[in-house]
Amino acid sequence: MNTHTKEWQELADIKAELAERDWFMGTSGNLSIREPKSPFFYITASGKDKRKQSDSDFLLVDLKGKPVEDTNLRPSAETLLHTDIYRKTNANCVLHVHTVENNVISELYGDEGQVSFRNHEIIKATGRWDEDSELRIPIIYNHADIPLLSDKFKPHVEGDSGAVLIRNHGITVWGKSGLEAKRILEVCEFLFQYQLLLNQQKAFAGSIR
Ligand SMILES: CSCCC(=O)C(=O)COP(=O)(O)O
Ligand SMILES: [Zn+2]
Repeated sequence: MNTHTKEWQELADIKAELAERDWFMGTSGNLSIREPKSPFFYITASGKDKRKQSDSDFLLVDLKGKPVEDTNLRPSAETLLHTDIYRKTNANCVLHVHTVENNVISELYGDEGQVSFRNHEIIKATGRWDEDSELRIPIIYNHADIPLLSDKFKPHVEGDSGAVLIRNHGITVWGKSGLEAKRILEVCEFLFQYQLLLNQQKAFAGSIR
């Protein structure tokens, strides 16, 4: 392996961890991290099997999503959503994964435009420490046209950390550090699994009454 920056290596480590969870089915998913003291960020190359590790996993792009170095690699097809976040916030890492659970939740609650969680200890891991804290995740329509998707996504990018579900597509989360982004992603996926199991148990209990 070549020598890479600290951020490149951090993103590679996050990618390996998410791959271990099997969160990159069918080449889906994209990840990025800001290169400090520069207007650039590293992002996954498009269309690759993100479970595999190589020196050409990431390329450096500017805040318009254009490569800043000579490369044959294409930035993620969803780079625009990453640039939306880096332009609007001080976030330093963006993670996007497709899981069965985030897809089913987005479909179940898509008509409501959001899914909310309350009274879960794990919400504290997102920095919400009050007893009645709520974690609200907006759900947007999965426009195939990425500039249009970006237009619908942008209004939900409000702080330096957050999460948005794209209906029957996946989740995009961001945080001030790789650690924070990963924590938010794990909390969301935990809550999605919880909600689906709870709904299932309630339906089963209802059916045997
Ligand atoms: C293969 S899933 C369709 C594209 C997608 O949603 C995704 O997350 C991966 O696209 P990329 O260009 O980043 O590989
Ligand atoms: Zn995607």
